[in-house]
Amino acid sequence: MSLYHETAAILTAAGPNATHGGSLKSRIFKDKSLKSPPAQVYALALETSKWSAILKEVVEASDLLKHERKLTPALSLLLVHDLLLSKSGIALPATHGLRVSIERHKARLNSEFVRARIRRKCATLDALRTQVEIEARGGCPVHPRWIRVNTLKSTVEEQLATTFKGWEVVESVAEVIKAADAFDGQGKKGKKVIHIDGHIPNLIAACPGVADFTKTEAYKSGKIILQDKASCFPAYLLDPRPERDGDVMDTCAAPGNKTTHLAAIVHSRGTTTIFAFEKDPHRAKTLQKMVKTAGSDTFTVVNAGKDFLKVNPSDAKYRNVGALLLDPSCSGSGIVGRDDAPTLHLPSAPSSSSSSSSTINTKANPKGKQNNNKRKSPPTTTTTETQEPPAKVLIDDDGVAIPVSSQADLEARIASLASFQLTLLQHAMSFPAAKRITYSTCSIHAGENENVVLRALASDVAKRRGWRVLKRQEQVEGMRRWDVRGEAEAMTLEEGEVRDAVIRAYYRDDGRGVMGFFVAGFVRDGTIDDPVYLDDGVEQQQEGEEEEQEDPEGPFVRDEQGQIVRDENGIPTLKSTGKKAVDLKELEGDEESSVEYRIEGQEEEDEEEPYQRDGKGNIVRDDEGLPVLKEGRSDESEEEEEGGEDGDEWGGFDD
Ligand SMILES: C[S@@+](CC[C@H](N)C(=O)[O-])C[C@H]1O[C@@H](n2cnc3c(N)ncnc32)[C@H](O)[C@@H]1O
Repeated sequence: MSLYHETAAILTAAGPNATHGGSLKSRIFKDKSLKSPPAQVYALALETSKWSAILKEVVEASDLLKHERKLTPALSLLLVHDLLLSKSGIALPATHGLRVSIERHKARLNSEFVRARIRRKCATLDALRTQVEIEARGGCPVHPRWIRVNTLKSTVEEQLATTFKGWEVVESVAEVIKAADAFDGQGKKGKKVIHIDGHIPNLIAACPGVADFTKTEAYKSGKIILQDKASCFPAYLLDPRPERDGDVMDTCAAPGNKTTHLAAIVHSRGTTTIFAFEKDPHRAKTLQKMVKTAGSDTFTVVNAGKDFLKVNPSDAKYRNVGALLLDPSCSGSGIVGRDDAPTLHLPSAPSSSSSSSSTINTKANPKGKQNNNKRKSPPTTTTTETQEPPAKVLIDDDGVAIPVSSQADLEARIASLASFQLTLLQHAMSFPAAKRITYSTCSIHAGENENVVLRALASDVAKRRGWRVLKRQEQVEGMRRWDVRGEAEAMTLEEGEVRDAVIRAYYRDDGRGVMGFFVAGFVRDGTIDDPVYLDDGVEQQQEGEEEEQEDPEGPFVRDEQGQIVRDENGIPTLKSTGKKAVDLKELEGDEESSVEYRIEGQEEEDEEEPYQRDGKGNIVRDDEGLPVLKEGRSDESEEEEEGGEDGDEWGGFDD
């Protein structure tokens, strides 16, 4: 099968993967039966789809399908696209039947193409290209290519001199976005411009579509990582500092963008261990690979296939975990770039009436807007004016497709995700040494974001352990300056501080160039409910805890009237032991401030009680009024013997 037949089959969903969902890109790259290079199939399918509204006019006006009965509508679009718009023309031998069937109509096709351009009021082909690009996005903003320089292996300076050699550095993300729609006069789209981000350190925004960074040495060796700006917020906001926070945990880690970002941050600040958990064994392999490529495998422990919820916070291994990053599975409603192909407009076949020409929905979200979880069916469904609209599906960020047939379905799905997210967050809050947590999603729904934060703050574990939101003024500098904050509708006026503390990002035409995202930070002072753990992970009472649990009525047994019960010598009985206590201060008359006592029957320490006492407990004194030592010596001799500076103390003892 030729490139054109295979691409036509994919576009019209007649290929072997017709029943599989997912984006156009993933359907092509997962199709193992393809003979042509997937990248070539994808580029042809995508570009032809973008141009299909114009190409359809050209094919119909030139009566191509009437004259060439063997051509299908999809094949005609693909071949005419390459004839008119590809620099190298149709990628078939000159004598190939398909190529011949198109090229014999070259003059007519060219003149119809010029007419179509003029109808669109475009003076040049480049102007038409720009118009097509904008239309193909369906009003969607351009998304820059965000590149994080991995400081474990490189620096921004080094990347400017190598990967971005010859690129112009511009002042704003908006300029990078603007450059994306520019053409160079030879059909090449975009300009080599970059911007060094002002919020996240070591982050670069590059004009999309100009270069394939995955082919660069820097990408392959882990010097650069392709990561959206908003996805860099959690590790940056967590701001882990080994000296203050000890070890770090990434609880839901694959593919590892945030784990490796954490690694780069902590490495520059000291020595620490990063514990990364990933429940899905397959995704965990990607995580392991990414951690190794990024050069953080020496201090990152990847727990592959391990469920974070099953991790025992009391495990001694985690006794020093002071900072946790929680980026759980979510609805993925903020993700951009999945709906990667515009609608395909097919020319009408000669036998069909002009009103029944079909369009093929090649993407899940035809408007190309942020996934509002009201996605249309996977892009395998052909829609025509006479067909029923397809059922909706919600594809979460783990790639799971969930049918959503009503608003109630959507709400139920969000509620179930939110309950799972809240459980994870509360589990993170229970780690003994934890003092900082970030919680993030790539969802735009308040149910998974602000609401989870408010519910977590109201939970028992948060109250018991003193967790609160990390206020805006306490946040790391770049996040403090980020001015898109929590959704007002999701919070009451009293929750205003939380609203200003949480961070949002939207996929919008606002010059920021980010995906839909949410992140919140939590902190606690760590003075309450901090158990101490033995090496085997068994919880132990903290030193001094017993004294803290003071009995408001004091340590002595009291009678019904509340009076301390004493024996004939005035000695009270201890509640804790049931034995008599001799309280030295009490014997001196200060009944209620009794703190120093000895227990009857216990060995008395001579150093504390060196003097002889009479039957009533009074100190025995000699003629000069000096207390008599138990050995029958006077206090003076003790002073001499000790020869210590403290002798005055003894000398000053006055009963
Ligand atoms: C949103 S993705 C994480 C993306 C990742 N933080 C990054 O930036 O590259 C969520 C991940 O959490 C994993 N996951 C979900 N529940 C989990 C659990 N209970 N324990 C560990 N991993 C979990 C999913 O398999 C998925 O790979």
